[in-house]
Amino acid sequence: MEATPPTPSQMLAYLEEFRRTGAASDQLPNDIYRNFFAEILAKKTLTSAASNSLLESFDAVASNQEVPPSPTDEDVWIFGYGSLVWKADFPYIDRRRGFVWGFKRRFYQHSIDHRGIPERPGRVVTLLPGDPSQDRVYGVAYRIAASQKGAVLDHLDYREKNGYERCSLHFHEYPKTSSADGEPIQVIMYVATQANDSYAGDVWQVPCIARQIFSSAGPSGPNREYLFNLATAMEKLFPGAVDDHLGELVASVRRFIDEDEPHLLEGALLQEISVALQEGEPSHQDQAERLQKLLERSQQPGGREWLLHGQLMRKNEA
Ligand SMILES: N[C@@H](CCC(=O)N[C@@H](CS)C(=O)NCC(=O)O)C(=O)O
Repeated sequence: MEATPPTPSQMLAYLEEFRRTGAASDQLPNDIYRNFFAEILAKKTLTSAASNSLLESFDAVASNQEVPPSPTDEDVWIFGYGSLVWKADFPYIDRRRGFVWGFKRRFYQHSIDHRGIPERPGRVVTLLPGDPSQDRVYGVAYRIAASQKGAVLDHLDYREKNGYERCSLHFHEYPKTSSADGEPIQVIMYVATQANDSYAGDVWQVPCIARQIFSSAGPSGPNREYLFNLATAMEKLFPGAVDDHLGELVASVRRFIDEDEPHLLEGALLQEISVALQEGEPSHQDQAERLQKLLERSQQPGGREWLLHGQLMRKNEA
Protein backbone atom coordinates (compact mmCIF):
# COMPACT_ATOMS: atom_id res chain seq x y z
CA MET A 1 0.00 0.00 0.00
CA GLU A 2 1.38 3.45 -0.87
CA ALA A 3 2.78 5.38 2.13
CA THR A 4 0.77 8.52 2.82
CA PRO A 5 2.87 11.60 1.97
CA PRO A 6 4.09 13.54 5.05
CA THR A 7 2.24 16.67 6.05
CA PRO A 8 4.21 19.99 6.04
CA SER A 9 4.27 19.90 9.86
CA GLN A 10 5.70 16.35 9.84
CA MET A 11 8.38 17.52 7.37
CA LEU A 12 9.11 20.54 9.61
CA ALA A 13 9.32 18.38 12.75
CA TYR A 14 11.75 16.07 10.94
CA LEU A 15 14.01 18.99 9.95
CA GLU A 16 14.01 20.40 13.49
CA GLU A 17 14.72 17.00 15.01
CA PHE A 18 17.59 16.44 12.56
CA ARG A 19 19.11 19.78 13.53
CA ARG A 20 18.70 18.94 17.28
CA THR A 21 20.69 15.69 16.87
CA GLY A 22 23.58 17.78 15.58
CA ALA A 23 24.09 15.26 12.72
CA ALA A 24 26.34 16.42 9.87
CA SER A 25 24.22 18.72 7.66
CA ASP A 26 25.64 17.17 4.49
CA GLN A 27 23.77 14.01 5.49
CA LEU A 28 20.40 15.79 5.50
CA PRO A 29 19.60 15.49 1.75
CA ASN A 30 20.24 11.73 1.83
CA ASP A 31 18.19 11.39 4.99
CA ILE A 32 15.26 13.32 3.54
CA TYR A 33 15.50 11.37 0.29
CA ARG A 34 15.42 8.03 2.08
CA ASN A 35 12.60 8.98 4.43
CA PHE A 36 10.26 10.88 2.14
CA PHE A 37 11.14 10.46 -1.55
CA ALA A 38 12.40 6.94 -2.15
CA GLU A 39 8.77 5.73 -2.35
CA ILE A 40 8.51 7.55 -5.70
CA LEU A 41 11.21 5.31 -7.09
CA ALA A 42 9.44 2.23 -5.88
CA LYS A 43 6.38 2.98 -8.07
CA LYS A 44 6.62 0.57 -11.01
CA THR A 45 6.83 2.57 -14.21
CA LEU A 46 5.08 1.67 -17.44
CA THR A 47 7.11 -0.72 -19.58
CA SER A 48 4.29 -2.09 -21.70
CA ALA A 49 0.77 -1.06 -22.51
CA ALA A 50 -2.15 -2.17 -20.45
CA SER A 51 -4.45 -4.32 -22.56
CA ASN A 52 -6.56 -2.05 -24.67
CA SER A 53 -10.31 -2.64 -24.86
CA LEU A 54 -10.38 -1.51 -28.49
CA LEU A 55 -7.93 -4.26 -29.40
CA GLU A 56 -9.57 -6.95 -27.33
CA SER A 57 -12.93 -6.38 -29.02
CA PHE A 58 -11.56 -5.61 -32.48
CA ASP A 59 -13.28 -8.47 -34.27
CA ALA A 60 -16.28 -8.55 -31.97
CA VAL A 61 -18.00 -5.21 -32.46
CA ALA A 62 -17.43 -3.13 -35.59
CA SER A 63 -19.02 0.04 -34.27
CA ASN A 64 -18.36 1.84 -31.00
CA GLN A 65 -21.99 2.95 -30.85
CA GLU A 66 -24.97 1.17 -29.32
CA VAL A 67 -27.20 2.04 -32.30
CA PRO A 68 -24.91 3.19 -35.14
CA PRO A 69 -26.35 5.20 -38.05
CA SER A 70 -26.89 3.11 -41.21
CA PRO A 71 -24.09 3.24 -43.80
CA THR A 72 -24.57 5.64 -46.70
CA ASP A 73 -22.60 6.47 -49.85
CA GLU A 74 -21.65 9.80 -48.24
CA ASP A 75 -19.76 8.17 -45.36
CA VAL A 76 -15.99 8.75 -45.13
CA TRP A 77 -13.14 6.52 -43.93
CA ILE A 78 -10.30 7.75 -41.67
CA PHE A 79 -7.00 5.84 -41.64
CA GLY A 80 -5.07 5.72 -38.35
CA TYR A 81 -1.46 4.58 -38.05
CA GLY A 82 -0.46 6.09 -34.67
CA SER A 83 -2.57 6.95 -31.66
CA LEU A 84 -5.70 6.62 -33.78
CA VAL A 85 -5.06 2.87 -33.83
CA TRP A 86 -5.47 2.49 -30.05
CA LYS A 87 -7.33 5.70 -29.09
CA ALA A 88 -10.47 6.06 -31.20
CA ASP A 89 -12.13 8.86 -29.23
CA PHE A 90 -14.77 9.55 -31.92
CA PRO A 91 -17.89 7.71 -33.18
CA TYR A 92 -17.44 5.23 -36.03
CA ILE A 93 -19.77 2.67 -37.62
CA ASP A 94 -17.19 0.20 -38.92
CA ARG A 95 -13.44 -0.45 -38.74
CA ARG A 96 -11.05 -2.55 -40.77
CA ARG A 97 -7.43 -3.65 -40.38
CA GLY A 98 -5.18 -2.92 -43.32
CA PHE A 99 -2.39 -0.83 -44.78
CA VAL A 100 -1.40 1.93 -47.18
CA TRP A 101 1.39 1.63 -49.73
CA GLY A 102 4.35 3.95 -50.24
CA PHE A 103 5.01 5.25 -46.74
CA LYS A 104 7.24 4.54 -43.73
CA ARG A 105 6.09 5.20 -40.15
CA ARG A 106 8.64 7.13 -38.11
CA PHE A 107 8.71 8.88 -34.71
CA TYR A 108 9.90 12.04 -36.44
CA GLN A 109 7.27 14.49 -35.17
CA HIS A 110 7.67 16.59 -32.03
CA SER A 111 4.61 16.61 -29.79
CA ILE A 112 4.14 19.76 -27.70
CA ASP A 113 0.43 19.34 -26.97
CA HIS A 114 -0.09 15.63 -26.28
CA ARG A 115 3.05 13.69 -25.23
CA GLY A 116 5.31 16.65 -24.51
CA ILE A 117 5.18 20.37 -23.73
CA PRO A 118 6.69 23.27 -25.72
CA GLU A 119 9.81 23.46 -23.53
CA ARG A 120 10.21 19.66 -23.52
CA PRO A 121 8.62 18.18 -26.70
CA GLY A 122 7.83 14.48 -26.92
CA ARG A 123 7.94 12.29 -30.05
CA VAL A 124 4.98 10.90 -31.99
CA VAL A 125 4.64 9.26 -35.38
CA THR A 126 4.16 10.61 -38.84
CA LEU A 127 4.65 9.05 -42.26
CA LEU A 128 7.56 9.62 -44.64
CA PRO A 129 7.28 8.98 -48.37
CA GLY A 130 8.68 5.55 -49.26
CA ASP A 131 8.82 3.03 -52.09
CA PRO A 132 5.28 2.69 -53.53
CA SER A 133 5.89 -0.98 -54.29
CA GLN A 134 7.80 -1.95 -51.14
CA ASP A 135 6.87 0.22 -48.16
CA ARG A 136 3.55 -0.28 -46.42
CA VAL A 137 2.18 1.07 -43.14
CA TYR A 138 -0.31 -1.04 -41.19
CA GLY A 139 -3.17 0.61 -39.32
CA VAL A 140 -6.92 0.83 -38.91
CA ALA A 141 -9.55 2.44 -41.14
CA TYR A 142 -12.69 3.76 -39.43
CA ARG A 143 -15.95 4.34 -41.29
CA ILE A 144 -17.54 7.64 -40.20
CA ALA A 145 -21.26 8.10 -40.83
CA ALA A 146 -22.09 11.06 -43.08
CA SER A 147 -24.27 12.49 -40.31
CA GLN A 148 -21.29 12.45 -37.89
CA LYS A 149 -18.57 13.39 -40.42
CA GLY A 150 -18.45 17.14 -39.65
CA ALA A 151 -18.09 16.68 -35.91
CA VAL A 152 -15.51 13.90 -36.24
CA LEU A 153 -13.33 15.82 -38.70
CA ASP A 154 -13.52 18.94 -36.52
CA HIS A 155 -12.45 16.83 -33.54
CA LEU A 156 -9.53 15.26 -35.42
CA ASP A 157 -8.47 18.61 -36.95
CA TYR A 158 -8.12 19.85 -33.35
CA ARG A 159 -6.47 16.68 -32.01
CA GLU A 160 -3.94 16.73 -34.89
CA LYS A 161 -3.50 20.49 -34.82
CA ASN A 162 0.25 20.41 -34.19
CA GLY A 163 1.57 20.00 -37.73
CA TYR A 164 -0.74 17.34 -39.23
CA GLU A 165 -2.66 17.86 -42.48
CA ARG A 166 -5.34 15.77 -44.14
CA CYS A 167 -4.60 13.84 -47.30
CA SER A 168 -6.46 11.18 -49.26
CA LEU A 169 -5.21 7.80 -50.49
CA HIS A 170 -6.05 4.14 -51.00
CA PHE A 171 -6.33 1.71 -48.06
CA HIS A 172 -6.06 -2.04 -48.55
CA GLU A 173 -7.77 -4.41 -46.13
CA TYR A 174 -5.66 -7.05 -44.44
CA PRO A 175 -6.40 -9.81 -43.85
CA LYS A 176 -9.05 -9.67 -46.48
CA THR A 177 -12.54 -10.20 -45.08
CA SER A 178 -15.09 -12.25 -46.95
CA SER A 179 -17.18 -9.10 -47.45
CA ALA A 180 -14.28 -7.23 -49.01
CA ASP A 181 -14.59 -7.10 -52.77
CA GLY A 182 -10.85 -6.59 -53.00
CA GLU A 183 -11.26 -2.96 -54.05
CA PRO A 184 -9.15 -0.46 -52.08
CA ILE A 185 -11.01 1.96 -49.80
CA GLN A 186 -10.52 5.72 -50.27
CA VAL A 187 -9.43 7.08 -46.88
CA ILE A 188 -8.53 10.41 -45.28
CA MET A 189 -5.26 10.38 -43.34
CA TYR A 190 -3.48 12.95 -41.14
CA VAL A 191 0.23 13.29 -41.89
CA ALA A 192 2.80 15.75 -40.51
CA THR A 193 4.97 16.64 -43.49
CA GLN A 194 8.66 17.53 -43.29
CA ALA A 195 7.72 21.20 -43.83
CA ASN A 196 5.86 21.63 -40.52
CA ASP A 197 7.43 23.50 -37.59
CA SER A 198 7.37 20.45 -35.29
CA TYR A 199 9.04 18.08 -37.76
CA ALA A 200 11.98 16.55 -35.87
CA GLY A 201 13.38 14.27 -38.57
CA ASP A 202 16.80 15.87 -38.50
CA VAL A 203 17.46 13.91 -35.28
CA TRP A 204 16.60 10.42 -36.49
CA GLN A 205 18.93 8.16 -34.49
CA VAL A 206 16.92 5.62 -32.43
CA PRO A 207 18.85 6.16 -29.13
CA CYS A 208 18.23 9.93 -29.32
CA ILE A 209 14.52 9.49 -30.04
CA ALA A 210 14.24 6.82 -27.31
CA ARG A 211 15.87 9.16 -24.76
CA GLN A 212 13.39 11.88 -25.67
CA ILE A 213 10.42 9.51 -25.35
CA PHE A 214 11.80 8.15 -22.04
CA SER A 215 11.95 11.62 -20.48
CA SER A 216 8.84 13.27 -21.97
CA ALA A 217 5.22 13.61 -20.88
CA GLY A 218 2.40 15.94 -21.85
CA PRO A 219 -1.31 16.66 -21.34
CA SER A 220 -2.27 13.28 -22.87
CA GLY A 221 0.19 11.37 -20.66
CA PRO A 222 3.68 9.84 -20.66
CA ASN A 223 5.36 9.60 -24.06
CA ARG A 224 6.38 6.00 -23.24
CA GLU A 225 2.66 5.09 -22.98
CA TYR A 226 2.11 6.31 -26.54
CA LEU A 227 5.03 4.16 -27.80
CA PHE A 228 4.04 1.02 -25.88
CA ASN A 229 0.36 1.30 -26.80
CA LEU A 230 1.23 1.52 -30.50
CA ALA A 231 3.62 -1.43 -30.28
CA THR A 232 1.01 -3.53 -28.44
CA ALA A 233 -1.65 -2.61 -30.97
CA MET A 234 0.56 -3.58 -33.91
CA GLU A 235 1.47 -6.90 -32.29
CA LYS A 236 -2.17 -7.75 -31.60
CA LEU A 237 -3.69 -6.54 -34.86
CA PHE A 238 -0.91 -7.54 -37.24
CA PRO A 239 0.97 -10.47 -35.69
CA GLY A 240 4.16 -11.18 -37.58
CA ALA A 241 4.31 -7.77 -39.28
CA VAL A 242 7.77 -6.31 -38.64
CA ASP A 243 8.34 -2.60 -37.97
CA ASP A 244 12.06 -2.34 -37.15
CA HIS A 245 11.88 1.33 -36.20
CA LEU A 246 9.08 0.71 -33.71
CA GLY A 247 10.71 -2.43 -32.29
CA GLU A 248 14.10 -0.77 -31.83
CA LEU A 249 12.50 2.19 -30.04
CA VAL A 250 10.53 -0.08 -27.67
CA ALA A 251 13.71 -2.05 -26.80
CA SER A 252 15.72 1.14 -26.28
CA VAL A 253 13.11 2.85 -24.07
CA ARG A 254 12.67 -0.34 -22.02
CA ARG A 255 16.47 -0.40 -21.48
CA PHE A 256 16.41 3.24 -20.31
CA ILE A 257 13.60 2.38 -17.87
CA ASP A 258 15.17 -0.79 -16.51
CA GLU A 259 18.84 0.25 -16.43
CA ASP A 260 18.92 4.05 -16.03
CA GLU A 261 15.67 5.29 -14.53
CA PRO A 262 16.32 4.33 -10.85
CA HIS A 263 19.70 6.06 -10.53
CA LEU A 264 18.62 9.03 -12.67
CA LEU A 265 15.58 9.59 -10.44
CA GLU A 266 17.65 9.26 -7.26
CA GLY A 267 20.27 11.70 -8.56
CA ALA A 268 17.60 14.17 -9.66
CA LEU A 269 15.80 14.04 -6.31
CA LEU A 270 19.00 14.49 -4.28
CA GLN A 271 19.85 17.50 -6.46
CA GLU A 272 16.37 19.05 -6.06
CA ILE A 273 16.32 18.34 -2.27
CA SER A 274 19.72 20.03 -1.86
CA VAL A 275 18.46 23.09 -3.77
CA ALA A 276 15.31 23.22 -1.60
CA LEU A 277 17.47 23.17 1.56
CA GLN A 278 19.98 25.77 0.44
CA GLU A 279 18.06 28.60 -1.24
CA GLY A 280 19.02 31.75 0.69
CA GLU A 281 18.97 31.48 4.47
CA PRO A 282 15.59 29.77 4.73
CA SER A 283 13.86 29.04 7.99
CA HIS A 284 12.98 25.41 8.68
CA GLN A 285 9.42 26.38 7.77
CA ASP A 286 10.56 27.61 4.31
CA GLN A 287 12.61 24.47 3.79
CA ALA A 288 9.69 22.22 4.82
CA GLU A 289 7.34 24.04 2.42
CA ARG A 290 9.83 23.78 -0.45
CA LEU A 291 10.38 20.07 0.19
CA GLN A 292 6.62 19.54 0.30
CA LYS A 293 6.21 21.26 -3.09
CA LEU A 294 8.99 19.09 -4.54
CA LEU A 295 7.31 15.95 -3.23
CA GLU A 296 3.97 16.98 -4.78
CA ARG A 297 5.54 17.90 -8.13
CA SER A 298 7.50 14.63 -8.29
CA GLN A 299 4.32 12.61 -7.86
CA GLN A 300 2.12 14.57 -10.28
CA PRO A 301 1.56 13.28 -13.85
CA GLY A 302 4.75 14.10 -15.77
CA GLY A 303 6.72 14.53 -12.54
CA ARG A 304 8.87 11.47 -13.21
CA GLU A 305 9.72 12.74 -16.69
CA TRP A 306 10.47 16.25 -15.35
CA LEU A 307 13.03 14.74 -12.95
CA LEU A 308 14.52 12.46 -15.64
CA HIS A 309 14.83 15.28 -18.18
CA GLY A 310 16.56 17.54 -15.66
CA GLN A 311 19.05 14.84 -14.67
CA LEU A 312 19.80 13.93 -18.31
CA MET A 313 20.44 17.63 -19.06
CA ARG A 314 22.77 17.94 -16.04
CA LYS A 315 24.67 14.84 -17.18
CA ASN A 316 24.95 16.31 -20.68
CA GLU A 317 26.39 19.57 -19.34
CA ALA A 318 28.80 17.84 -16.92
N1 LIG B 1 -2.35 10.82 -37.60
C1 LIG B 1 -1.88 9.79 -36.71
C2 LIG B 1 -1.97 10.27 -35.31
C3 LIG B 1 -0.69 10.89 -34.96
C4 LIG B 1 -0.78 11.15 -33.53
O1 LIG B 1 -0.56 10.23 -32.77
N2 LIG B 1 -1.14 12.40 -33.18
C5 LIG B 1 -1.06 12.81 -31.82
C6 LIG B 1 -1.00 14.31 -31.80
S1 LIG B 1 0.59 14.85 -31.40
C7 LIG B 1 -2.27 12.33 -31.03
O2 LIG B 1 -3.36 12.32 -31.52
N3 LIG B 1 -2.01 11.98 -29.78
C8 LIG B 1 -3.06 11.56 -28.89
C9 LIG B 1 -2.36 11.01 -27.64
O3 LIG B 1 -1.15 11.18 -27.55
O4 LIG B 1 -3.04 10.43 -26.77
C10 LIG B 1 -2.70 8.54 -36.79
O5 LIG B 1 -3.27 8.35 -37.85
O6 LIG B 1 -2.76 7.80 -35.81
